[in-house]
Amino acid sequence: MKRNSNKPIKLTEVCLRDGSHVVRHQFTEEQVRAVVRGLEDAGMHYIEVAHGDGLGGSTLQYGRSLVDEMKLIEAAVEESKNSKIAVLLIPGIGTVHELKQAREIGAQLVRVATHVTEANVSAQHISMARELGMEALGFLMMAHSAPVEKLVEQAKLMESYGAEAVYVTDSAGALLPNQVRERIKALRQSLDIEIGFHAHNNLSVAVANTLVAIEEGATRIDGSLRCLGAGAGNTQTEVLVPVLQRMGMDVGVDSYKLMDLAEEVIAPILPKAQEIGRGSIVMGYAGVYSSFLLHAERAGQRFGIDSRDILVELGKRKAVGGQEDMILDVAAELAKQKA
Ligand SMILES: CC[C@H](O)CC(=O)C(=O)O
Ligand SMILES: [Mn+2]
Repeated sequence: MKRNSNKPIKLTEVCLRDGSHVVRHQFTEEQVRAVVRGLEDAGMHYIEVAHGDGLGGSTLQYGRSLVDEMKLIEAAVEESKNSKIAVLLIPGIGTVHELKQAREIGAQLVRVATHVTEANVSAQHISMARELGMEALGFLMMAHSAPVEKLVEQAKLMESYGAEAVYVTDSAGALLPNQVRERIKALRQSLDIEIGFHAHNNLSVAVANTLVAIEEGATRIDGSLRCLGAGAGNTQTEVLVPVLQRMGMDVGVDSYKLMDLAEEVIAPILPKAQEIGRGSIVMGYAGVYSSFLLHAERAGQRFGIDSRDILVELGKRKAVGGQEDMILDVAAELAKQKA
């Protein structure tokens, strides 16, 4: 595989953050400890731990966490030696207050996430993270929904604020391989910092898209064991690692240990096996935030509406993260129309 970056691939396991959506933010401390122990043993580079919507996400709107995320982060830090603990922060949901708290208890990296057209709201958090001595990376969500030039412009803003990498975040699992290629290529040509890629497997192309991203020079790569992430989950970590090995790229993570962890520890945590169900397919097709799936299913049941219709309408309205309340509005409107 040709790669146009000299930096090594760094993997971030996101099941303890993106997977929080799947378990409705009910991770226990024991589950977090067991997963982190296994990841540490396998040699995972970074492990992201937080509420699914990032620091400060435990609210009525996004779903209350069973256990305070700071307690979970602290537990993760205690269980890790070489793996670094990362957090996610969406400005407005999380604040610099939570960022400082996470840093004090040992988080070493933060991904500051904004909608793909709103990088400007990340300036304060990125520079604060750098001041706190953390790695600070930008995370441009819903990257399918903006033209490539816009994505580049917004990534450059994050670079100017001090971000050490910027992610193309395919929140809806809507990007196709050629669209990933053009985005990563354009960023590589315009930025001096590393490029990352975060996929969702809603259209079953997460591994393929990740390979394209790596081929174009992305070096920060996300995955979730057993696809424990919102929607149909992310790039499946224990699949990606052996695929890369077969391509001659050893990322220094033990694939057998990942497989064992997925099978023995993650599978029992899943409320049901992760699969590409009708809701996920429609999210990828309509370009809807993966974390909206469970909210839309609940709203569909409550209002007697097919949740796919809700998702398609949300896609048309270009709903963005943080607009979970719109899901109920749309369901109520569709129910009225139906009546
Ligand atoms: C709601 C935050 C979201 O889950 C962040 C993320 O992982 C994504 O946009 O894909
Ligand atoms: Mn995600």
